[in-house]
Amino acid sequence: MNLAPGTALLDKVAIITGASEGIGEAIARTLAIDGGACVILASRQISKLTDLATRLIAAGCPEDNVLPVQCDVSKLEDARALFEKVINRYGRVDVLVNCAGCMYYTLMKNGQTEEWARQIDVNCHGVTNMTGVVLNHMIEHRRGHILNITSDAGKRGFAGLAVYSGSKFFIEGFTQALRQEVVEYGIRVTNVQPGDVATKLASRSTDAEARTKYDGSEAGHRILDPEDVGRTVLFALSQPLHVALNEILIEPQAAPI
Ligand SMILES: NC(=O)C1=CN([C@@H]2O[C@H](COP(=O)(O)OP(=O)(O)OC[C@H]3O[C@@H](n4cnc5c(N)ncnc54)[C@H](OP(=O)(O)O)[C@@H]3O)[C@@H](O)[C@H]2O)C=CC1
Ligand SMILES: N[C@@H](C=O)C(=O)O
Repeated sequence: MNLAPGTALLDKVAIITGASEGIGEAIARTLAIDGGACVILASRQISKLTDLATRLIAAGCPEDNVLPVQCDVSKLEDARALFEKVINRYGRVDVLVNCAGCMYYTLMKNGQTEEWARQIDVNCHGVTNMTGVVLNHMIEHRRGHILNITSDAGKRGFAGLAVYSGSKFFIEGFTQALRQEVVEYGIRVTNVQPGDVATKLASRSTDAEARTKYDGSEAGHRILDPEDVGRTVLFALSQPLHVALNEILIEPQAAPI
C-alpha cells in the first residue's frame, strides 16, 4: 500500500507532546502521513519515540520530517531545550500540539496527594511551559497554531476526577485568555475536548475504589479511538488562515456530557 504523505500541512513544523503512545501517537501519525507535516515527537520515553519515528518512516514519512526528542513537559528546562533543538533543525515552529497528560481516578477522601500534584505538574505546568517557549517565536513570525488536547472533563467536573477535571478547566481558562492576547499576531489557539478514548490513560490509576465506581470507559458502549482525535486535529490545523476552530468537543456517540 502506498502511504505517501498528504499535503494539507506540507512544510509545517509541528511539535507534538505526549507522542510516545495513545492519542499523541495517533496525532503524530495523522499529521505526518495524512498531513505531510514535519513532526517533532516529544515525551519522556525516548525509546518509544524512536520506535514511532522508525514506523512513520516505514509508512512513507520522509526521514527529514521526523525528529524524536526526550522532554518532560513539566520541566521548563526540558521545554526550552526541545525548542532549541527544533529551531536548530528546522528554523521554525508552526504548530504546537499540547497532548502530554496524565489522569488518575482518585476520591478526594483517599488523599492521594502525589497523584494530585503530578496531574497539576503535567497537565497545567506542562501546557504553560510549552506554550511559553514557543510563543515569542510565533509572535515574531506573526503565525502559529497552538492546539491543546483538553477533555470533556474541562467542560464539566467528573466525580472521581476532581483534580484532573480542575487541571483541564485550567487549560480552558488559560486558552480563552491567551487567545485574546495573541489574536493580533495571527496566532490561533484551539482546544480539542475528547470524551473517553481507548488508551492506557485510566489504567494508570491506583485508587481502585474510585476507578470501579466512576471509570466511564468501562461502561460497555463503544468509545473513541485515538485516530478519531488525530483526524479532528488535522481538520482543525488545516483550516484557512481566516478560520479559527476554537473548540471541538468530540465524544463517543453513546456518551454525551
Ligand atoms: N484517553 C482519554 O479518554 C482521554 C485523554 N485525554 C487527554 O489526552 C492526552 C493524552 O492522553 P492518552 O493518550 O489517553 O494517554 P496515554 O497515557 O496513552 O499517553 C500519555 C502521553 O503523555 C506523555 N506524558 C506523560 N507525562 C509526561 C511528561 N511529564 N512529559 C512529557 N510527556 C508526558 C506520555 O509519554 P511518556 O510516558 O513517554 O512521557 C504519553 O505519550 C492527555 O492530555 C489526556 O488528558 C482527553 C480526553 C480523553
Ligand atoms: N473522558 C475524560 C474524562 O472522563 C478524559 O479521559 O479526559
